[in-house]
Amino acid sequence: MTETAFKRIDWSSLDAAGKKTALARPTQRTAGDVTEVVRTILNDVRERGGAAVTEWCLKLDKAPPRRIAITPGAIAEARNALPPADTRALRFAADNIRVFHQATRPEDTPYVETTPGVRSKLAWRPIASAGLYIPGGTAPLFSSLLMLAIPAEVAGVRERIAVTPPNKEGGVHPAMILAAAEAGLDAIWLMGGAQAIAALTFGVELEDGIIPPCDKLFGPGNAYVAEAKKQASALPGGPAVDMPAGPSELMVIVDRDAAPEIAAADLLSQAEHDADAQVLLVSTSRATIDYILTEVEVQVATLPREAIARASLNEARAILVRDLDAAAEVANLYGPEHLSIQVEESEELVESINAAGAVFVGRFAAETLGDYAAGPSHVLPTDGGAKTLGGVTTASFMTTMSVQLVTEDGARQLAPIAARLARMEGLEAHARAADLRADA
Ligand SMILES: NC(=O)c1ccc[n+]([C@@H]2O[C@H](COP(=O)([O-])OP(=O)(O)OC[C@H]3O[C@@H](n4cnc5c(N)ncnc54)[C@H](O)[C@@H]3O)[C@@H](O)[C@H]2O)c1
Ligand SMILES: N[C@H](CO)Cc1c[nH]c[nH+]1
Ligand SMILES: [Zn+2]
Repeated sequence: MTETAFKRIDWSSLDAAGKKTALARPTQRTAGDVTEVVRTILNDVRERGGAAVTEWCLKLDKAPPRRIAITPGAIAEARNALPPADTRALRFAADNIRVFHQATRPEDTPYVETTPGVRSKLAWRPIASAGLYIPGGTAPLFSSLLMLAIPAEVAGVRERIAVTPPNKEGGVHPAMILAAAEAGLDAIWLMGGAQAIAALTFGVELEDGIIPPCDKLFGPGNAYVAEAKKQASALPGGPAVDMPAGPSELMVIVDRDAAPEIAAADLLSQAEHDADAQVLLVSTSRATIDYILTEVEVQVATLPREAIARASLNEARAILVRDLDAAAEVANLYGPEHLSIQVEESEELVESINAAGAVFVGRFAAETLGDYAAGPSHVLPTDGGAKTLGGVTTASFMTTMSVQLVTEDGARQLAPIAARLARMEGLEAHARAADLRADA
């Protein structure tokens, strides 16, 4: 059997510390010190604005920032550049994403009467502006544009500003234009990396127009993008961010009946994203692990992005577990961005999972279907974020506010309680404001 780079782990032999070490994320292998590079870029853009953005774009991506207007002419040109089946597939995906997000858009709660005459509800409102980062360093991820801009549109966000790196020729893939059109955007900005995040954070004036500072930044990206979002959100008055959505992750849980070629294909589908991506195989059967790793070796050699996938596989794990309870323990400790369950009773196992960005149930639910067209957004937390955070939804583009209605009778009942509590806290002004309602 040919051996792959997967690190083999026998889960039952590990103590708590060993389990933690076994599930450690890879340290980012991207060149240079990511934190420092990003800090330098953010500081520079804060101080020098658009000129700094342009210089970093030229230095890192060999093209100045450019605004591409999504005009009827640009759409027609993009459509002509693609086979009709490509355009139809894009429309199919966009429709599914819109249907899912419309159906799951949160609605105001009903009023809840806690005391007679005191009624409250939660009302949902869209945020005013969203910066949308669409990855494009090694592949033009126009699917990420659909996965961000459509939920934002359904949520009712007024200003959506999409940025994506230029391709090698300094232009953009025609599908990016069509995706923008499907999502109803009027423009996309060609700029990527930390400099694009900085532009959305501080707001900048560029040759093609003005980018205003955005209230919240969304989107996946490589280590530089993820770090830039983190640093931007930590600035005083900085934007909110959706989540850490860095290099892709997939954990596949299989039993002895798994189809090796399917499990291997799924693992490689995420390994090919990035040298920093991480894939993990968890199984109750040593023989199945052997079959799948052999199959990974066969398939990886045929991939156009073999080098990236192989680099990622250096940090891959193959974990032998005693039973499916232990498999769930592994998943919940790791909190994968994607979890694929390919066991006899896959749906049953979902009940034991409480930390994963998206769960793909059964062998037909390929993670790739979710990446493109099932409906839910593929923008999901990585690096263990799934333990406390979900992926992008329409709610990510909205906020709630409570709305409180009080009748005169309601005030007569509740105001003495509030006044008493206020005086217990030593807050006399609060108490008097309540007293005035009680006596009205
Ligand atoms: N978690 C999710 O939901 C999700 C979804 C889709 C994609 N992804 C991940 O997004 C990532 C996309 O990465 P990508 O690289 O293809 O595109 P990207 O757009 O994220 O990054 C490209 C940019 O990185 C910057 N950059 C590259 N090298 C640099 C350096 N040495 N110094 C400073 N800046 C540098 C450049 O400015 C470039 O524009 C992958 O890791 C993929 O796995 C994650
Ligand atoms: N798997 C990625 C999320 O980690 C999303 C994606 C876009 N294109 C293909 N895949
Ligand atoms: Zn993917």
